[in-house]
Amino acid sequence: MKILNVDQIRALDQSTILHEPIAPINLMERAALAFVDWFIDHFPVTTPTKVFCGLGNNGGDGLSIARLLLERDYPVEVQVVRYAPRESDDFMHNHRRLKLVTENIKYIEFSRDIPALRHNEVVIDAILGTGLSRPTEGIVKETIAAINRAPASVVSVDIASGLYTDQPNGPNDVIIEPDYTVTFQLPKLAFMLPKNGRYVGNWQIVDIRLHKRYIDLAPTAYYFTQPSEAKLLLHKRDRYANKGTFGHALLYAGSFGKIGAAVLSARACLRSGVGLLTVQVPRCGYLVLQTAVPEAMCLADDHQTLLTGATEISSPAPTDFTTIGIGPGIGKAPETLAMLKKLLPTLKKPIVVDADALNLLSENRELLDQLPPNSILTPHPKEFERLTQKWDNDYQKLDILREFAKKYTIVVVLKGAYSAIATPDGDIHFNSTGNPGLSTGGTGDVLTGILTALVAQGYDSVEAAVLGVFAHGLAGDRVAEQRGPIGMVASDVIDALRWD
Ligand SMILES: NC(=O)C1=CN([C@@H]2O[C@H](COP(=O)(O)OP(=O)(O)OC[C@H]3O[C@@H](n4cnc5c(N)ncnc54)[C@H](OP(=O)(O)O)[C@@H]3O)[C@@H](O)[C@H]2O)[C@@H](O)CC1
Ligand SMILES: Nc1ncnc2c1ncn2[C@@H]1O[C@H](COP(=O)(O)OP(=O)(O)O)[C@@H](O)[C@H]1O
Ligand SMILES: [K+]
Repeated sequence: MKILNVDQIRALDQSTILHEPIAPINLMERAALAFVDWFIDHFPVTTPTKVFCGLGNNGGDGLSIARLLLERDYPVEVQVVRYAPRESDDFMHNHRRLKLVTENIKYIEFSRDIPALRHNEVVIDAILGTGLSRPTEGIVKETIAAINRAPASVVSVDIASGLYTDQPNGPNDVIIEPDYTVTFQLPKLAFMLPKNGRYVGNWQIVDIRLHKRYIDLAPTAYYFTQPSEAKLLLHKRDRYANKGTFGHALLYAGSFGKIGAAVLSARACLRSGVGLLTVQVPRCGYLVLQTAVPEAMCLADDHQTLLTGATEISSPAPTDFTTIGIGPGIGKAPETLAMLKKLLPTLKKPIVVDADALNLLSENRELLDQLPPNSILTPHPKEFERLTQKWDNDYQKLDILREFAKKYTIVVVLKGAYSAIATPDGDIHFNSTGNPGLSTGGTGDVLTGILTALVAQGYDSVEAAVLGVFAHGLAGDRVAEQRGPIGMVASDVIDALRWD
């Protein structure tokens, strides 16, 4: 699913009006109805509801929502924040229609007009939408601050009032902190960014049938992975396949005290459909790995506690494997750096690089040029900062991410809520699955195993990253559903993986 910018959203609105065709006021009514359908599913008809409206089209939506809820017998009170002398045409139209239904419309011009809010009430926030053009101030700012202080639940219409759709807010901006955002048709870029979490709440999309062809043709660099899109990426298995069909992966993982990382990524790799798996671990990990993961072959490194790449027994050269995953638990010993330095120039096919292998790259940035094209790097934000630079805000972080992926012709999975996957072409795919239960040691190692397995099976690197990150998050969601997010451990995520 595409993520469009504010100008495109506005043009999409116009394109729908022109091509359907539909009168703007009827499109607003459709949006309000979609919101109301959602609202009815979430709040009973007895819920005291205060609708706060601005004077633009977001406010117009609010007025229409208020009328539709009144018609459905919700106890609704309308508060219009009168911050400017002019209202939008559709606001005025809906204002007239609302006045036919209720007398109960109040106007907020001064602080004393802001109503008290109780904990059993629900606030519908329709003050400002995607038309936000400057920080909130005056009575708008005061009203927003009062709503944020109140114990009432808050549902924002389209986007929280005061939050920019696709540009950074200032540190002192006053923005609604909703429990829910019900947004129209498409996700907004602002929802993907960690710093905006409290200004988004639990967000949901409602379909208002905007012009599909416009969306299909609109250029964008931002995507949000839908379940149907992930499913389309999945390769079908040939009835006559054999294990050679699905690649032979080599994992370099583990060091003394971190053999668990090797076990987790190996198990995840096997559970993600790799044909054959060899894991190279320091000698101290040999018995552990052979016992914990009998399906994998194990190469014991010559070194007792860390990886050097050298093995006593003869084995295929690293270049003979379909792909390599490197990093989980390997540490940053000089011998391991030497291994990486020797290994990288020999490789031609994409590999998967994680954890301490990334930290070694950060400390030896000249090695980045040696990464095989289309390799996948999976940093969490701290690792990414070490690889690149500090950023002032999440939008700048996305720019740095995009430039980094383009510069080195690699795929970068910046992990976290809504993991951002940057492609060598400059696109960014945000993942839609996962939950805070995944914030537990070892889930990143699991992801490395998954991605290594997909690359070994012949998935293109971008598809491997989009599908693998989606499946990893979905497995986490299954675990959270069954046992709650708090007790989740990385092994649960492996057990919950499904590829259908
Ligand atoms: N697109 C779609 O598909 C559909 C969109 N729909 C709805 O339309 C909404 C967008 O409506 P919108 O463009 O009228 O913008 P909105 O945010 O209501 O207000 C803009 C007004 O506020 C002003 N203003 C700006 N910043 C301000 C500030 N800080 N403090 C005070 N004022 C400020 C601004 O002033 P100006 O910048 O012009 O000076 C302008 O007058 C969208 O979110 C959705 O709810 C649906 O109905 C149908 C389908
Ligand atoms: N709040 C969250 N929502 C969704 N996914 C999350 C969240 N927190 C963490 N994750 C996921 O969990 C994984 C954590 O990886 P990482 O930080 O490398 O952990 P570790 O190194 O301990 O294995 C990543 O895939 C990340 O996207
Ligand atoms: K709003």
